[in-house]
Amino acid sequence: MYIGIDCGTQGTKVVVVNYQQKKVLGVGYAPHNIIENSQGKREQQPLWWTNALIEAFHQAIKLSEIDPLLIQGIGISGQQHGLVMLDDNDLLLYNAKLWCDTETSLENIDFIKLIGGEEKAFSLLGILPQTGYTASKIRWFKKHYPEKYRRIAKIMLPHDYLNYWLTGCFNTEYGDASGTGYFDVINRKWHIEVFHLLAPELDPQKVLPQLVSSEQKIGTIKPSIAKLLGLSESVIVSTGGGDNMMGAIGTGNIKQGIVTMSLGTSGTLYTYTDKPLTHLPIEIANFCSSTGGWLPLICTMNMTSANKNLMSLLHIDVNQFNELVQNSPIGAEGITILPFFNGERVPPRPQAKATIFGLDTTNFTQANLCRAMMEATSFTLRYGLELFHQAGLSTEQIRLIGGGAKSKIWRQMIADIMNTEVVCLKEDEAAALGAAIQAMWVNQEDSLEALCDIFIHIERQSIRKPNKQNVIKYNELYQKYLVMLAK
Ligand SMILES: Nc1ncnc2c1ncn2[C@@H]1O[C@H](COP(=O)(O)OP(=O)(O)O)[C@@H](O)[C@H]1O
Ligand SMILES: O=C(CO)[C@@H](O)[C@H](O)COP(=O)(O)O
Repeated sequence: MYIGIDCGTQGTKVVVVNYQQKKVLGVGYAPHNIIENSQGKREQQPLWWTNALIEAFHQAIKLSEIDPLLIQGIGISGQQHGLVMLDDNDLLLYNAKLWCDTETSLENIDFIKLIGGEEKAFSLLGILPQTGYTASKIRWFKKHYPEKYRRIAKIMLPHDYLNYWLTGCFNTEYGDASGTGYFDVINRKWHIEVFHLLAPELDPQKVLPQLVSSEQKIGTIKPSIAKLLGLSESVIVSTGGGDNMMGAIGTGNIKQGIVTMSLGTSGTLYTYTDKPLTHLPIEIANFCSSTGGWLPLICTMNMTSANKNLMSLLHIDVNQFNELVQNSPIGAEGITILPFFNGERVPPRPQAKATIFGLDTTNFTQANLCRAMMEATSFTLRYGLELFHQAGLSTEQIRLIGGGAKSKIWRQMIADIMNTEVVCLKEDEAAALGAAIQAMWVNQEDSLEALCDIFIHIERQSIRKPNKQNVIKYNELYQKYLVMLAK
């Protein structure tokens, strides 16, 4: 029996997987709060993650009707890039600053200058650090909390923190390390010189976690945590990884030719490659995969989070939102939205705000606003898809995951806007499943390929093919969106 945990932005999901029966037995979920302001601050308290983990874990165990003592291994998937800092006594120095925090956009510009400009950064790291990556958060912390900054003893990503909480082991894994901004994605190692430029007062040998590859375990669970969760003290913990890297495993995106799109708080699009691609458009992040290769990825910051803003304004839930979208025609009777509520990463507009175009007295309806918002977030992903095509990456079928993939109307919209067949998988929680598969990979004899074949299956009923008429309409609307984007 194995546990996969995904600490996403809006909540933590836990899946219980039965290795013998080759199936998921139960899923638990607990939401997270978020601290935000209009200057781009997006933070969480790591205590919320551990509390949500405990709650979702107990839910999943209860639903699965299993004895937790049967659990052999745990894998953790976590939202990428977030900065967690501990002092010498393992006390948190500040909240976790998240991947979607844009308050550090000026620090990112300074950081790029410090390492010699965009081209130099790309040549050193194999990737261009963006606002939202960990590096600019460290610089921001130094500026705003200089005394606490000097007390930093450990720098962690969200999944590293949860691993540390579970095991006391201070490790990270190549895929998630790729999103820090001080990791060389080509040679899979910390870029010590870049880290020195970023944080000359800190010793990278001490403050950065030790790198471990994905097929290794990092340790066994601490006795205190075993007691808290009712687990045996022999439970092993795998390295875990970034949620997109674990999503890649959980969608079988471990060989070339498979494409995953996630409609989570962020929107992401990624595909596995055997070799690091050179000459990528800079918006494509050439992250390492957690399977020995690379995972070129684009990430948009305003996906279900943008829909959620509108839902709370209109006091409606997600079902009512989908119904309203259904009640508005393609193009929302002339309304176009740029959904950049908190800046954007792709296209790179970290300081942008959202805009609504084309309102008049007849089209100003709840239904049109909802459709325009869903179309807008999807157009941002289309922008990313075009970058993939520019880079020569083919996207013949999209494996759609994340909370938004549960919406039938959104699945069809994605098929139409991307002009690509869309499929969902039998198991909804791809990142948590990917983390559980990683834990099995570490602890069982099977290869990763064999485990993916066993646990990952396409849900035939979910297949959506592009509708030709809609594709034509959306192509025109997308051109209009690009014009608005250029304004
Ligand atoms: N049927 C649905 N239609 C549209 N959005 C949905 C649906 N179900 C869930 N969502 C949205 O998915 C989001 C959560 O997705 P998830 O992938 O769990 O995010 P994260 O991992 O970033 O926390 C929520 O904002 C929720 O509103
Ligand atoms: O920043 C990125 C990828 O670079 C995001 O994809 C985060 O990893 C957050 O993921 P979700 O909470 O949306 O799953």
